[in-house]
Amino acid sequence: MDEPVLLTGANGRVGKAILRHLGDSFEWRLLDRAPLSAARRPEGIDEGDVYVADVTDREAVREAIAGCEAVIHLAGDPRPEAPWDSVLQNNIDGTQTMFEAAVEAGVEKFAFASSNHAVGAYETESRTPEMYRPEDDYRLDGTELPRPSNLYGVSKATGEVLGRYYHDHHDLSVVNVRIGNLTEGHPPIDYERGQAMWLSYRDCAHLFERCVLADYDYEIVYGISDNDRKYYSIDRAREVLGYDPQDNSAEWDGKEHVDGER
Ligand SMILES: NC(=O)C1=CN([C@@H]2O[C@H](COP(=O)(O)OP(=O)(O)OC[C@H]3O[C@@H](n4cnc5c(N)ncnc54)[C@H](O)[C@@H]3O)[C@@H](O)[C@H]2O)C=CC1
Ligand SMILES: O=C1O[C@H](COP(=O)(O)O)[C@@H](O)[C@H](O)[C@H]1O
Repeated sequence: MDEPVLLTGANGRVGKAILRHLGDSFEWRLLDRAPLSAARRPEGIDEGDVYVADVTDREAVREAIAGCEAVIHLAGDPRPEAPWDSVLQNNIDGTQTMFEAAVEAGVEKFAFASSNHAVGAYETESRTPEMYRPEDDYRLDGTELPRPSNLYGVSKATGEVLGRYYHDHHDLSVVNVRIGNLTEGHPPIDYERGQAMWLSYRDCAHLFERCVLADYDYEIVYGISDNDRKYYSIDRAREVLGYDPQDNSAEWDGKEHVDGER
């Protein structure tokens, strides 16, 4: 990838995982409405490539995206309990602004941070907690219709549909990553569901690296590590993106791993 990659929401947890492991891999443009601390900014990124802006600000987004070849769009309200006003503005309007600007700027690839909450209602009373356990073979694979858990999940499903529209009508390559539960250092403790959809920091970074480098049309993939417990298939991410996760919540050794690991 010769041209810059725009990372929105760079100041958040997913942004941290990506920049920790891929800081040197691309020429980055970083955008977040909160200022990025110097410690979080990878070496070699100068002030001019860091944008403190809201993703609903069309002019600011146009400026940040100009000349970029790919976008990783993370910015948004990540709270499962977020109210409608917030997801409407930050997640739906913000994502539409990003897609529109991407098309206008001639961006080739767009990776959208979708969520497990776009499909949370598949976790019915009759399927849980068995579906969270290693011996259970129930799998969602990305071909199913959204069944959101909450209004936040509705906003993520809407982002996926916006991507479908911009792919079909403007030929943008779009990949929606339904991220599971990103937790730093170790899988969630005493939380079977979270362990089943754990995504380690290094697998997260690797997955988004593949979203920038692989060739695809329109895809929905699950973003989890290769956990023994899983109810999301990662086959599509392996096949289309070349995703090759290294971590598995079943192998947690009881120690925290930071600074370059997990
Ligand atoms: N952390 C996780 O386990 C999961 C995260 N996701 C999605 O991944 C994305 C990133 O999530 P996290 O890093 O965990 O959240 P976070 O809250 O740590 O980071 C989000 C970042 O986006 C910025 N932001 C929010 N609204 C903005 C706006 N309107 N304009 C510009 N910047 C804005 C915030 O300042 C923040 O730095 C979100 O879209 C979230 O829905 C999806 C599934 C799981
Ligand atoms: O989409 C998201 O999902 C994760 C995991 O969901 P949870 O229901 O297990 O908490 C959540 O932590 C994150 O904040 C959210 O953006």
